[in-house]
Amino acid sequence: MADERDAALGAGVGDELDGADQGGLVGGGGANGLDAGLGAGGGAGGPGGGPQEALSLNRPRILLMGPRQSGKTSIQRVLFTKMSPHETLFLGHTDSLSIKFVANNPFVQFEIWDFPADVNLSEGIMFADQLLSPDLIFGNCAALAFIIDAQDDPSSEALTKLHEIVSVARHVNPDMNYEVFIHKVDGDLFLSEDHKIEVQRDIQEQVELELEEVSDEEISFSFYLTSIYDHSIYEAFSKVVHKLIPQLPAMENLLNILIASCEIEKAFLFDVVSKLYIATDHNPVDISSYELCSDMIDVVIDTSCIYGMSTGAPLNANGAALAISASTDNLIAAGGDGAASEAAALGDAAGASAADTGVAVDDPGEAGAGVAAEGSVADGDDVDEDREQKLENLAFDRQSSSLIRLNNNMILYLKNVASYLALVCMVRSQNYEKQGLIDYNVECFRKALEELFRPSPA
Ligand SMILES: Nc1nc2c(ncn2[C@@H]2O[C@H](COP(=O)(O)OP(=O)(O)OP(=O)(O)O)[C@@H](O)[C@H]2O)c(=O)[nH]1
Repeated sequence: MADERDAALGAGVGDELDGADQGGLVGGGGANGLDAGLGAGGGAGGPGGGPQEALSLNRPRILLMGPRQSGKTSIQRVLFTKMSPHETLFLGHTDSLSIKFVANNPFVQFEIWDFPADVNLSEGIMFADQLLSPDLIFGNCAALAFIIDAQDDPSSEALTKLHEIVSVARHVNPDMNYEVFIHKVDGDLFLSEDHKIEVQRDIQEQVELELEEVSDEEISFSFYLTSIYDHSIYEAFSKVVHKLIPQLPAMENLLNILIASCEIEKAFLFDVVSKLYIATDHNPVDISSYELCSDMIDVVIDTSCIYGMSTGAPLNANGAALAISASTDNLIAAGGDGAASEAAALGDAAGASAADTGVAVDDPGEAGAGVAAEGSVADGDDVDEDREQKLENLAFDRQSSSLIRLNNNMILYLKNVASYLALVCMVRSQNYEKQGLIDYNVECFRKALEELFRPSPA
């Protein structure tokens, strides 16, 4: 089931454009002349993406750079194609620029550019028979994620590379954010948190020292400890994506108002497909709360994959299609008090198949309309019919909602608030007594969000 769900989700992310095997870039008429359309075989896939959309150099983009084997492609594949971390062991070397357009919903759309390790930036890089100069690469770039392999011996190669990149990029785009992922902090080498922090401090010092002379002005660096084997890569990448969303402060404000008016402990707005959170309230993000809320999406989608029906679904007694609202009420797992036990409890629930965990589905009669995936997947070389079919069957729509009661007096509340965007909250049971109030406020939140992203009239 998990595989099926993952395949479905993977198909929804967007198409991958590989400079090596795509048709030529056709010059386009972007606002500043930088737009380029894909000649053939491209297309922005994913929910919300239209068919045969152009590859636009005006879209926000995140560049993935770093030394060989540092984990660049693995990060892209795990986050945006739902590749399982273990499968990344079989990835080959990246020898040409590959671009993925991520368009899971209309609110968060960007490109991921995965560079080969040995790119010579001052000369530019070939993509689909066209030379992309540093101006084109960095010009509209929102963030550069530089990946350092923490399991590799501290990396003079990585530092030299970073130095080279920053020297070129500074001239083109002084406002760019540099995100350093201290990656692969997993396994026996990184059992203790203290060791991780020590490694981070070490690398941070080395980076600052290395780049002292590049610019007189301060360069903005953020450092993250990441691994594809846990949630850390999701959390880190979420923070990078936040920098691409101009409406972020307004969304945070809305979430702050929501949690204050409903006495909610923590609220996340998740992109359901990638499981990146695109906004949260002002309370600090505790990784175990994040894991719980993120795992809840898995539970809901797994349940939806089992019980959700698309067109042609069997009919219930009233003649309505059996639809999934995946209301997973009263899911109680073992554990004691506190966040750790919550994590353990839901970890079990999410790890096992949903059918094993006592997930109950709402009365289908109440669940509303049948399930249909919103948006469509554009044709692409790597998206076969089977995967498209699975995406259509992905049961997450306006009706999707779920409630999970934990045995430590906490409730997890999930509600779809826009196309492939879910609000996931943690609420104390005693504060959930006025359920109607929460539902009402969440509906207000949904409407405000809709307003926020409504294109302003010309
Ligand atoms: N332990 C561990 N291994 C990882 C992690 N991320 C990636 N790897 C492994 O690192 C190896 C290299 O990963 P790639 O994604 O191919 O690295 P790359 O930077 O794209 O490599 P090039 O294309 O050669 O530049 C693979 O064997 C991955 O399985 C991680 O978080 N932890």
